[in-house]
Amino acid sequence: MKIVLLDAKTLANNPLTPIELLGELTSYQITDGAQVVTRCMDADIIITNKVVINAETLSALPKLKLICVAATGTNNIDLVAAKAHGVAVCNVAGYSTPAVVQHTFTLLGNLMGNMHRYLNDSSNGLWQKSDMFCRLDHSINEIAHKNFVIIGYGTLGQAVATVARAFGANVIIAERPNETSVRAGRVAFLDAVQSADIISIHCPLNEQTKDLFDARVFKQLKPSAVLLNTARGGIVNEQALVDALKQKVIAAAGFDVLTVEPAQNTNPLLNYTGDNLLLTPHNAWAAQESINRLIKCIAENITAFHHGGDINRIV
Ligand SMILES: NC(=O)C1=CN([C@@H]2O[C@H](COP(=O)(O)OP(=O)(O)OC[C@H]3O[C@@H](n4cnc5c(N)ncnc54)[C@H](O)[C@@H]3O)[C@@H](O)[C@H]2O)C=CC1
Ligand SMILES: O=C(O)C(=O)CO
Repeated sequence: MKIVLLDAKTLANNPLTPIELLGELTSYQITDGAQVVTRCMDADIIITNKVVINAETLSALPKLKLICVAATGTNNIDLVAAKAHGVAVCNVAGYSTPAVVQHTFTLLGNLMGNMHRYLNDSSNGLWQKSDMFCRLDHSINEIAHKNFVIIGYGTLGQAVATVARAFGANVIIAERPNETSVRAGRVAFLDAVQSADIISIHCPLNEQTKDLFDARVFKQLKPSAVLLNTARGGIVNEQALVDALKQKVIAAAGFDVLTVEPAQNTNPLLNYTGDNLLLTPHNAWAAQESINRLIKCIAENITAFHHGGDINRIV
């Protein structure tokens, strides 16, 4: 079995032993789109975290049998083309749940407590200038009793909901947008976001979720709303978010993802200078424990596929 790993650097150069044991592994640190076909010409299996595999690439790789995505999100793969070419696709479900939940609440806790502003103030010597024991320059709000809306109630959405409930929040699960019927236990998308104090996005990026949060939706939100996106760039329109943050249409946002990654100098969120946005470089998943589980699970996916099984099969 010839296996090509296209972006080993995204696994933080951890040992790949479980995968190496499965076949002939060729591992590249980073691969750009133009190199994929040459590098994968003889591959039975491609492992990719974020390298894009599009229809054109798939038509140039007749030997390919499996794309094993080294991530949960599969939006870098043309799934329709993969199916048409008879190429199986699997992802790794649930490997990063504790880390993403932790990251989500780290962003949220910072924003609700204005922690980032207080940390700056402490570093800039403001505490020494106080005439009382503490500083109360920025508002501090609790997560408890807030309407906490989940968009995408899968593995991560459910895990975030559990922790939100533990904080005492009132968890509301949003129905998919444009659904005419609302499932039991869910609230219609617009009603949910209108009532939200906190919104946390955990759905995949696809045709239905692209620009799900645009200027029209931002207008429906409370001015006190906090928006978290640890899912995918592109679900929130970045210019609309910047406008909403600037004009105080919403209070704050915590984001781990951008529409184009790595970040580009022209990205509206990078160029936004207000301090009501916290931005991390798509590393919510990247706890060492997640990476260990990820490598192990990639090996399990490949083994299952090789034996005719279908763990984590998307296509
Ligand atoms: N920032 C990071 O480091 C990470 C980001 N992710 C992102 O988080 C996403 C979710 O991960 P999981 O919860 O593990 O996946 P999952 O597949 O368990 O859950 C996704 C949920 O979204 C729902 N969904 C699908 N289309 C929807 C729509 N149009 N509107 C609302 N909901 C919709 C699905 O029904 C499912 O319940 C991934 O697709 C990935 O893009 C995942 C891991 C790490
Ligand atoms: O697993 C995912 O989907 C991530 O975004 C991390 O690579």
